[in-house]
Amino acid sequence: MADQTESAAAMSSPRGLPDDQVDRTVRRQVAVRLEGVEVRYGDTVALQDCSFEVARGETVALLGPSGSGKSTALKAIAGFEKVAAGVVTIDGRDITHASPAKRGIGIVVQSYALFPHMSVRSNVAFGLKAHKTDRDAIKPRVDEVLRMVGMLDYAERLPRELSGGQQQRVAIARALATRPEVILLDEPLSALDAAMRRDMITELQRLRAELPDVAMVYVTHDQSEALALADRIAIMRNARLESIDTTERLFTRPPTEFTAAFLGGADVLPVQLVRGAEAGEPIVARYGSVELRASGHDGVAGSAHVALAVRPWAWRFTRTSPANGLEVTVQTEQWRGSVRHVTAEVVATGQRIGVDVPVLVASPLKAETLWVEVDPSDVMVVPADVDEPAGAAVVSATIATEGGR
Ligand SMILES: Nc1ncnc2c1ncn2[C@@H]1O[C@H](COP(=O)(O)OP(=O)(O)OP(=O)(O)O)[C@@H](O)[C@H]1O
Repeated sequence: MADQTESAAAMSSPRGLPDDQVDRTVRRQVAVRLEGVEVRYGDTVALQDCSFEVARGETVALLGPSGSGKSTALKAIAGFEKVAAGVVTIDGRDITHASPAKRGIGIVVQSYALFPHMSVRSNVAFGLKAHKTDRDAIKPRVDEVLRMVGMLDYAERLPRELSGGQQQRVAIARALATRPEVILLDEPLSALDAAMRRDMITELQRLRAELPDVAMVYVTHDQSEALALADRIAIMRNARLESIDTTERLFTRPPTEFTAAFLGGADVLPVQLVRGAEAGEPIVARYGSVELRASGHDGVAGSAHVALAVRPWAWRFTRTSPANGLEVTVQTEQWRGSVRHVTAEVVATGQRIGVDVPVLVASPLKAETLWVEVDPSDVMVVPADVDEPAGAAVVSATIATEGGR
């Protein structure tokens, strides 16, 4: 797992400060902290030894397959599930066992959960009234948050008179009304159609810029939402936090096989290292009877136990034997809009890999045997998974991300 302290610091430390001041700055900016949190449902451990931080102004996306514990982590922060072990703090206050109402958190869920018989205005005002906000302060605050989400003109409508995207905007306004320090979003876009989801991602990006002090935790199984909205991504797997880092680092240098497979849909090739990293030279690894070169590595290449990970867009079909590539037989083809996704079986090993072919490029014929080529800089080197054979990790992640590729 990546060093969380380091990544939080990398994200938020002002440049040029002496170390002790940087430390203080980072500590002050942490809004939410989970330390060794465990949640159980009867005998099921739904969240195990989960530790991460979210700084003020930061969005952390919890991304992972169905049942991996994302919503449970959110519920532990919100106070909707009992924490069996570990500590949850908000701004340094231990709120592990505090009631949800005392946590200063705004929550947005997939189903909007608006009161159907109340106008948009009354829905947004509800939390303010419950907090006994001064009557004169309610209308201006409701107007302010409705304006923030572009819904002020709809204030007198009922929820059923709005589209799904508009209802979700109202739900977000309602979550913002009480000026929470922390906003939790649980699959907020999954009930919307694809076009509305794209619009809402843009809206959420705009809104994020208007809330510089709010910490956000965003649960999704859709990697494109996580990549677009998060500063850091936490990958969840089997009730555990698999890896956490800045969005870019996690994508370009995945620290585990599972992360490489889940984020960006890489195929993971189990290999034996033939030659480790030498100044400026790619590593050489044996995959079945083939040698592959890889220079997309970062620190792990010194270890003998590595795997190679290649994303579908990095392969190119070729009819001549390439300098760095594999002989494959074409199995299936699926049109995915901007690319045709071809599944091909590697002749040397029998492993199936995914190859994206741009739509304007002719794709190979089914059952045809030819080669795929890859630039060594597009081959990532990851530590080999000790818990699960490489193939199994890839298969489970491939199934989970099928819609996201
Ligand atoms: N109320 C419950 N009672 C019993 N088991 C539960 C309950 N809620 C969740 N679980 C189990 O806990 C585990 C984690 O569930 P969780 O909802 O956190 O997963 P998730 O990653 O959010 O999944 P999804 O993407 O499908 O929403 C799963 O095995 C799930 O079946």
